[in-house]
Amino acid sequence: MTTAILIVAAGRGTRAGPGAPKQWRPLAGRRVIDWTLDAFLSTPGIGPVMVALHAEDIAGFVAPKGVLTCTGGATRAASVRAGLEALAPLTPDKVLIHDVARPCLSQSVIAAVVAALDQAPGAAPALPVTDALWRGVDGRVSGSANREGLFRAQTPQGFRFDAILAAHRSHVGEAADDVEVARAAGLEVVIVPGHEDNLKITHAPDFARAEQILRGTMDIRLGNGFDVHAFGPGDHVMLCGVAVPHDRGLKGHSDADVGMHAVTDALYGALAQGDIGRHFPPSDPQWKGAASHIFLAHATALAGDQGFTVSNVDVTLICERPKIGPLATAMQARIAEILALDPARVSVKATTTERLGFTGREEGIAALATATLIRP
Ligand SMILES: Nc1ccn([C@@H]2O[C@H](COP(=O)(O)OP(=O)(O)OP(=O)(O)O)[C@@H](O)[C@H]2O)c(=O)n1
Ligand SMILES: C[C@](O)(CO)[C@H](O)COP(=O)(O)O
Repeated sequence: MTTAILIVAAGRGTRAGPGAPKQWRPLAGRRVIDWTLDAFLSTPGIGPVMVALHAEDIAGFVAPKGVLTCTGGATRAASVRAGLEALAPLTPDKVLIHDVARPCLSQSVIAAVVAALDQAPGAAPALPVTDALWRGVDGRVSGSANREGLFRAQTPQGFRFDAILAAHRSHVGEAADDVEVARAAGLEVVIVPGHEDNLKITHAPDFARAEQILRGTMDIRLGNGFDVHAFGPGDHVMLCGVAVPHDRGLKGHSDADVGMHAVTDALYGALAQGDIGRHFPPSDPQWKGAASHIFLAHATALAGDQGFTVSNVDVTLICERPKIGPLATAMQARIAEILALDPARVSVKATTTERLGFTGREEGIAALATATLIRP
């Protein structure tokens, strides 16, 4: 059974005021779309993930691994239709259709929709209306309405795939959401509990509310790492994944990449998962001479398994020689590649100890690193 995700993100966010469309705007340190995607990418057993984007946005969007894109349409319904048609060749069994503008989606709402799809061809989250309802004309109350049986609809709205594709193909006219399209085609839709936090960013003040929700619930971890390797014979040193020509090498059980080890330990530290030695014991001969990217890739995968993404890393190499500056950009790129991170979130810098201490006497190289991990 495959459950596809369709995120509609082709709107222009006109009600949110001037600036970029809301999905591209910053929210709690990332873009709105990143939070929305993460809600699904951290859900086990979900995929493929399709994002319907405005034609102008497609070229500039770097899709995370496993995320597909298609061109949306002029209305929300047209974007949904385009996304469903793009997913059709993948023949998913079910699909969850979600607004990119709802970035505070919780795992419990997703789970409730998925579970309800076992009972009905459609399921969607909603909250009962609890305020009194009025009609108003010219700023004055002109009447009231009975709120009994009224709900505020949210997304993701889930459906058996073939049924909602057929419903959209045959739908004529406007529709506020996919439940309306489904019901017009005669599909039964079950209501599951929505959540107040699952708001849709619509107007400018909604950004502040969403930011407050995300900052209140997210788990932010900071880790540090420190490592030292002594110089020995050799003609190069490995530093942050780059072979740097030098008149000596670094001694170690692995390739002695002191910078990569510090970054790796910072990740393990943020996860409270010990250090490299715990996961790759020096007593184990299989790690002799090992390339250190194996260690960093392991720590990164461990973070991913626990639902964390790396937000940034910062590493300082401490040595008199070799000179790091000319190669810092290559080191930054290599670390970013292993972490699958934007290089702008990786910092590699160096310092000397003014000829003091063991690094000053050129007996070895030290490195220290910090890493921030975020779990929405
Ligand atoms: N042609 C459109 C219009 C809307 N959407 C998506 O549908 C969702 C709900 O729409 P809305 O909140 O109205 O977003 P916008 O259309 O971007 O906002 P506005 O109406 O203020 O312009 C959003 O995720 C939006 O990106 C879409 O994919 N394609
Ligand atoms: C789909 C939706 O989010 C359910 O509440 C809503 O209908 C979208 O409305 P909009 O007018 O396109 O913002």
